[in-house]
Amino acid sequence: MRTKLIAGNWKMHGSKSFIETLMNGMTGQLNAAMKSDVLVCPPTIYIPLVKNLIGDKAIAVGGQDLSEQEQGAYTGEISGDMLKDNGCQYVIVGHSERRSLYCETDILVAHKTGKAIECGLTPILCVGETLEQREKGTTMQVVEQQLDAVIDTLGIDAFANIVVAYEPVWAIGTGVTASPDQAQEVHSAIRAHLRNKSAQVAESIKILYGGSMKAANAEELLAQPDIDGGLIGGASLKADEFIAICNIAG
Ligand SMILES: O=C[C@H](O)COP(=O)(O)O
Repeated sequence: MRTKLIAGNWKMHGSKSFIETLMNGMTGQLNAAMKSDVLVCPPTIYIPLVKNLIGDKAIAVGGQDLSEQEQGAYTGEISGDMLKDNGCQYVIVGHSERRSLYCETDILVAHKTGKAIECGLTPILCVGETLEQREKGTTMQVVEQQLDAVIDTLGIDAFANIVVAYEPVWAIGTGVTASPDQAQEVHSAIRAHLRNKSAQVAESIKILYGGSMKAANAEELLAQPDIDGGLIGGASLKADEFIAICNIAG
């Protein structure tokens, strides 16, 4: 039985006062008996503030990206060790915004994934197709290529320490969610692809869905057998919405 994970990716949003209000809203409504895992990924500079506001509540913290390098003259970069040192347990890698806006290649994403694991962080490896790729019928080809770069670089056993997030690019921030059937079809195919290499990995790995998930559509999506949680953007910036999704999952 895979525990569901609800992860909020705040992207480049927030300020100290906004985050104080958001976190107080979340911690105030968090149900201690909830069975799902809850994670927030703030902009890096606010991680210590968020850790402080979480106190002893069961909310994990993660980074939104990390460097593939360990340390050194890499202006502007943040290492996995730095995230770990500041209390992070997770880090998002290969988000489609990083892939498209910052030219991150499959191989770079694979190296970042490996670095995260080396640092004791759980990478949330994002994969997903554009609308054009879906319309051409190449969704699984694209997703498998993104997964294979990591499998070929790190080996299938690395996936014991990885969470996968399927995020169709056309559903991110658009208000257009993949239907539960569309999402389940890809999640099940991802699990089948991993099963070809390791049945154990396939059964235990969490595969999150991301793309316009909100309280109103979370129940149907999270009821799908291969959807093990959500990677949530816009709705994670509203305490009521985010906690409602956590409650549905838990
Ligand atoms: O990382 C989160 C995803 O990009 C989803 O964002 P969204 O919920 O705003 O569509």
